[in-house]
Amino acid sequence: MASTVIKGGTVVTADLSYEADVLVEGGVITAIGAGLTGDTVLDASGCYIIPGGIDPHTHLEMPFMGTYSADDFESGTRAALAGGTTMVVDFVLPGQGQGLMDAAQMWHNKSGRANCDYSYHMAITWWGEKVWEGMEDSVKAGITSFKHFMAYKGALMVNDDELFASFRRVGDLGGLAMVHAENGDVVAELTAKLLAEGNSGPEAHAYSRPPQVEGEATNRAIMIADMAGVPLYVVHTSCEEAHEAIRRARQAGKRVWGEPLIQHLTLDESEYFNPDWDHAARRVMSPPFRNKAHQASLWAGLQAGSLSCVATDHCAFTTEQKRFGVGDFSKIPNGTGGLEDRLPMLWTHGVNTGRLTPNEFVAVTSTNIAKILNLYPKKGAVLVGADADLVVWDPAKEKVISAGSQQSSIDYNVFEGQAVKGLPRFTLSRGKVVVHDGEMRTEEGHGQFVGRAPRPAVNRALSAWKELTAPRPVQRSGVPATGV
Ligand SMILES: NC(=O)NCCC(=O)O
Ligand SMILES: [Zn+2]
Ligand SMILES: [Zn+2]
Repeated sequence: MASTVIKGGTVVTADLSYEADVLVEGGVITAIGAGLTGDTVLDASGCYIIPGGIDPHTHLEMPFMGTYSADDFESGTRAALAGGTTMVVDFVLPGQGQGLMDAAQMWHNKSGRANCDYSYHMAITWWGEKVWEGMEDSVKAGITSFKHFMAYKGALMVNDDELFASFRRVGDLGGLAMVHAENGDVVAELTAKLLAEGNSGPEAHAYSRPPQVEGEATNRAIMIADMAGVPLYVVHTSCEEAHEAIRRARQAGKRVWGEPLIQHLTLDESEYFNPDWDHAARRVMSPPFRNKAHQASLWAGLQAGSLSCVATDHCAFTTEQKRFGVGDFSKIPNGTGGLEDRLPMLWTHGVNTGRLTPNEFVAVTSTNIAKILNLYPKKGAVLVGADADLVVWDPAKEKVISAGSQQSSIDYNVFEGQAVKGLPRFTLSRGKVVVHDGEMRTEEGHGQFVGRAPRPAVNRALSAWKELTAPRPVQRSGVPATGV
């Protein structure tokens, strides 16, 4: 069996940094230590050997707002690998009335072209017996996390009664509940008001989704999850109000995790005031970019541990697609790219500024989510037996981000012109060298679906507590328990 050895680097994991060679055979790590040899040698001198990034939030070829996101599983995962991300977790999105496993099959049909490994979350986009039943099949098929949209009224949004019923079902199945937390009713009202007042440009998208709609929904989701006894993962946490709700819940012992995006950490609301309509519309996403105070809150959350994982919500639309919303901001397809840029941007603005240590960088880009999604230590680890999804990270390598040289299929990049320092020298996907010093060597279809087992320990802990604290009737002598 052909072997590859990564020599002369420093292994950096979520909790340790040490000098060692790493031997890879048959797609997995088979030895870590000094003086290792192999058929192919990758020179890691001056570099860190880190677990490949895991992006827990992508929408590849997603049907949304009358179109499909432009990056599919081929271009999206190629972009991921170029930037040191070796696994993506995409959202299966059942149509209204569609069975969950039918939708999962549609995603399997698309993802066969992936260049790196991938997994799925299941979205609960409508509610009924068929969905309730399908959730168990989903868990059996390795899709154990369930996303709920509290926004996108009239399309993907679910109401509180559905949220509560679904959360209880997720809890019983040992799964993880997830939410897009924005108050969809308020957003719909504000949108109509803004349009009626002549606010039709992309900046009005941000006006229609102030931090309060996210803070309120985040707190509501946390409380509903607590009543349902289910662990909760809040996607794209963008503001202090939402972060505050998560921070408070965690301090109170609730099993809640928050996920800021690299876009919200590094880009701000001034983008929407750009006089160029295309510039502003290309940055329309939900939640929108916020001001610098919110950004400071998100960085502090990563440092303090109240926020756990940095994702992209990669949902890329071309300029032509964005122009569906000329004259009506509510028709601009929501979403931005970022898969190729997440790690370099986070390293540049996080590690190079002293906000994060290299170990914290590994934790928030890979290891934390691997643990939350029960992928660890197959993914998110540099350990013997782990998949050889590895990045030889060169902290001295520099570039200026440009759409002209990106892997994504869209015609712009929201980080255009940003200078980054810290890039992959080599990226390995299950042992295959897919990025070799700037040269792409990806193989369409190399990626494999990674099914995930439920993580019942956390759910059991929550249900044990629920059982202990459940309402019980008070026994009174001479008074029957039920009426006559
Ligand atoms: N975030 C966004 O604007 N688009 C993708 C869909 C979602 O995650 O809400
Ligand atoms: Zn969302
Ligand atoms: Zn999303």
